[in-house]
Amino acid sequence: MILGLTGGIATGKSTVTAMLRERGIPVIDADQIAREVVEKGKPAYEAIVRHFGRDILLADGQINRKKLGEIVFSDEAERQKLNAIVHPEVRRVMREEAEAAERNGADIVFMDIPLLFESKLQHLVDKIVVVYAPASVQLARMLERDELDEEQAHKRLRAQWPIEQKKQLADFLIDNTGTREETERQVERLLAELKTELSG
Ligand SMILES: CC(C)(COP(=O)(O)OP(=O)(O)OC[C@H]1O[C@@H](n2cnc3c(N)ncnc32)[C@H](O)[C@@H]1O)[C@@H](O)C(=O)NCCC(=O)NCCS
Ligand SMILES: Nc1ncnc2c1ncn2[C@@H]1O[C@H](COP(=O)(O)OP(=O)(O)OP(=O)(O)O)[C@@H](O)[C@H]1O
Repeated sequence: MILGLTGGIATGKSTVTAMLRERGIPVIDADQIAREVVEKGKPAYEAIVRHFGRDILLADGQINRKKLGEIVFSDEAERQKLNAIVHPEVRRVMREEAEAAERNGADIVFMDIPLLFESKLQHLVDKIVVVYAPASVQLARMLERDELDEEQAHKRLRAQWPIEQKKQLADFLIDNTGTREETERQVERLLAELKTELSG
């Protein structure tokens, strides 16, 4: 069974991913793959440099993510352009990794895909788990974690579907508004339910 793990920016997908991995469940991470496919020399890297120019590079030639983020989260057309370069590569690698995990005998595989709904990737997964925290909490956790000011954080929020809309579309909801322990208990409940479903 392939489960899509999604949510909004800073709602806690990585936190839940860590809890799943601690329990031996494989999680394929779209953000991580999106970083790998734009490493210097990869086809997506070349396409990004062709479109955005060498100004978005660091001295060592790697992509300056902060600078590219500034551009794409301030300009919807540029964000779409970046998505069109990066997303097909991400989808290809995710499918390969899911097949490999299943070949290795995993009966449950999670795919952590922040933009699952926005990119219409529902067909890649059997069920959807939404990690939820209200927008006010998203904003607070973003400000605390990232070097962003309030305006930049709002821009990132606006580049995604509202979390309340994603919440409505979940097969399973993990509410990460409370403590990590409360979230952990929900993760355990979810895994127990999935195992019952698989054995039934
Ligand atoms: C714009 C970039 C360079 C900013 O890099 P940065 O290191 O600051 O952020 P990071 O990659 O860790 O992403 C953090 C979060 O931002 C959100 N986000 C990232 N890209 C996008 C996007 N294109 N549209 C909307 N939200 C996005 C996601 O919630 C993601 O979890 C980078 O996010 C990127 O290359 N994005 C395009 C690929 C993409 O869509 N990735 C997300 C899902 S595959
Ligand atoms: N239950 C919680 N209580 C307090 N802080 C939390 C909780 N869950 C996560 N955090 C913190 O909030 C921030 C966002 O969490 P996390 O990185 O897991 O979110 P994410 O959805 O993976 O984010 P992104 O979409 O940006 O990758 C992190 O700094 C994390 O340590």
